[in-house]
Amino acid sequence: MDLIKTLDYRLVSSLKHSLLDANYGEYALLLAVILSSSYVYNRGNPFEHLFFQQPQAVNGARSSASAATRNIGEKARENEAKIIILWGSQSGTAESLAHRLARDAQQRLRAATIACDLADYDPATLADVAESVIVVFIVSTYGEGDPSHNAIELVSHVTTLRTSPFSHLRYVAFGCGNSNYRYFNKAIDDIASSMDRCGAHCLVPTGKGDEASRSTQEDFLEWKEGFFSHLVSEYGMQDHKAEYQPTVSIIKEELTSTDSENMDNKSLPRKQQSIQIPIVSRDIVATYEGQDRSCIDLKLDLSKHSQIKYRTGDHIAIWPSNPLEEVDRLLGVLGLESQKPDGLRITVKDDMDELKVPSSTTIQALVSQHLDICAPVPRETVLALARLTSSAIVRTELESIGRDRETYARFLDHHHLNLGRLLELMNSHDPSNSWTQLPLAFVIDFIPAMQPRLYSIATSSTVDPRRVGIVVSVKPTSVLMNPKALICGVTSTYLSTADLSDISIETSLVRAEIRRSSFKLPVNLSIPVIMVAAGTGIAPFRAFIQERARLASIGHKVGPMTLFSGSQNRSDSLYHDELSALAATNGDKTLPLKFITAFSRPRESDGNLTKKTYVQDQVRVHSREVVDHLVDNDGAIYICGATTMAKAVGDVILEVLMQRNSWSKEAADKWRQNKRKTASWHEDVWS
Ligand SMILES: Cc1cc2nc3c(=O)[nH]c(=O)nc-3n(C[C@H](O)[C@H](O)[C@H](O)COP(=O)(O)O)c2cc1C
Repeated sequence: MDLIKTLDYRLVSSLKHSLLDANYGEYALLLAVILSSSYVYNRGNPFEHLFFQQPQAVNGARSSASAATRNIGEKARENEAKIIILWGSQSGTAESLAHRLARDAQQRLRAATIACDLADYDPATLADVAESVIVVFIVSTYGEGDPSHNAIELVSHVTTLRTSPFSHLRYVAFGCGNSNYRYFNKAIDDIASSMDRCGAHCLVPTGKGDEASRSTQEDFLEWKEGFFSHLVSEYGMQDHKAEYQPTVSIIKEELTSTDSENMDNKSLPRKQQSIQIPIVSRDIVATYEGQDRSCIDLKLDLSKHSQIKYRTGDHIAIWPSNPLEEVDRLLGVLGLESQKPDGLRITVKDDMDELKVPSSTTIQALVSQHLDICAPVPRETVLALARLTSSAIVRTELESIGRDRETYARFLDHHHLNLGRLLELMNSHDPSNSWTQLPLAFVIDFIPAMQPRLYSIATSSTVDPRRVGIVVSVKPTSVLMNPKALICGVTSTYLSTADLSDISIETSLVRAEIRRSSFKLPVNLSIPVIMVAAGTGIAPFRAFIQERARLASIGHKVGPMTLFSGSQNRSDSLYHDELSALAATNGDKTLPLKFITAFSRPRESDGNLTKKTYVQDQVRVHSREVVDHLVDNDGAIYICGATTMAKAVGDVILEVLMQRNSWSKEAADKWRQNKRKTASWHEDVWS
């Protein structure tokens, strides 16, 4: 390694001279990179904890945590923390809010604060936290009101406590959720009510972020300010209007070629460890007439990673790269374009927090792969930029759009703004303005880390153990009041445009990780299976059918399978020919598969199915058979697709059952709950 140049890298000292009015740092976040795919939590599986093991817990790889304590109280003592934030997060929202709160509490209130991943601690040790420490919970909700995977142990511990071990504790709580789901923010409610029941004292009302109204950032901001005001008024803390202080140090270093090949993987944060795999095929499997939309089928090759195995029903997490256009835009406006290949060594300034990007990387890789530079800019970032700019015109403009929640929401109705676009837009107000003095540390501090997107695997591990198939919907959305301005999904754009020409070169490899799921076929092959899908929700069912078809072909007796598949019409009915062909073999009874389609926008050419039909309508038409399988033959049902569809399908089944068995609504609900408990009712849904 060549000489290491320690740069001021546009650190605060230079800022003091060039940037006016720098205040305390605030931390930007994503408006949710949403894993629209797959979450299923079913308590029936005794190996649940293994399926959901976090990367750091696998193979004893608890890395930093292995030497560290798992006692929450001890961790607080070790760090002399005044505030301890415990976060439970699956797709990064609650996690980044926790880090942001920790840094704000440190910088604004000068209160020693640590943010802790709940997976790293034993929940029973919560009672060991000293009286002087304030406990903060930031936890997201999934599935049927369940907590994120890393908070399951905590929730199960506090909700079952029958004593009052927390009477000495003061706490606050904020939940991340989505009001389109039946159990809105239930996990945080469960935690808060259990803390209250166990004697803890709640300092401010529990905050709830609602992704349905895209207001999580604002909800958090409001809650955080309330919490800080309480600490100021009741605990005598001072809210320092500090200038922006970077939380990371950046050293520029020259790289050897070997360094540049390996550095990202070696120095990735422990929770982002992944493998690099090639895409070996990409096919368009559905098109939509008159719409700028398609679905693509991709095959990823695991053959170079013999240690990596997947099981039918698992998910694959894929980390995208940002579109080149956006990378160039941001680097251009920051004046860093010519320094793209430069190597960087990045470290956190205090040991209390974890680095969210690789410790060794290049400017290009940092911006294209490790930061979600396409995420919309939260209002807090707008206001932080207003304090950093030296242009009075730009400052006034930023302050005006970020004035309050409503004004900024109205502004966003007309613009899709990521950081690069916002900075460019501001330059258009004052062409003499320049952002080249904005520290790179600010970009790391204020842009959320890139989060992977989860896809259900559409191939069977029995049939294709070294190939992972996925189906990706490429569907741009548009800005509310500006329909011509399209917003493209980062991962779908990346996967639909990734260069497949030479799979031996690094740039055509995809960063991925297999994630265990409990969306699994019953172990007993003869159990009847009902599958209901809409759109790309068909992915895991294709894998299920492939699996049972293979087992049937080698002589196993498999139970009846009924697949309901919803699409707009025949042309976007995914894997239609393949599934029809498999269903046609029903004649020889080897694979008793029924394939039933529902077209919501049928065309003349779709034969006699010209009436607008949804999957729930088809479930109703075939309800006798569905209910017979589920009730009389102890069958299992799997629903995959939109929340609204899953709810409608559930309602139809319960309604039919109530009529058939003369059950009350309560009895039908209880039956469904029991089905869930015994792993016979699975939902894998997104809003
Ligand atoms: C598959 C899935 C299921 C979800 N289920 C719920 C739910 O039952 N209740 C709720 O309030 N929010 C639900 N959400 C919304 C998440 O809680 C929300 O996206 C949150 O911001 C995620 O936080 P995280 O990124 O920290 O995990 C669900 C989201 C997904 C993708």
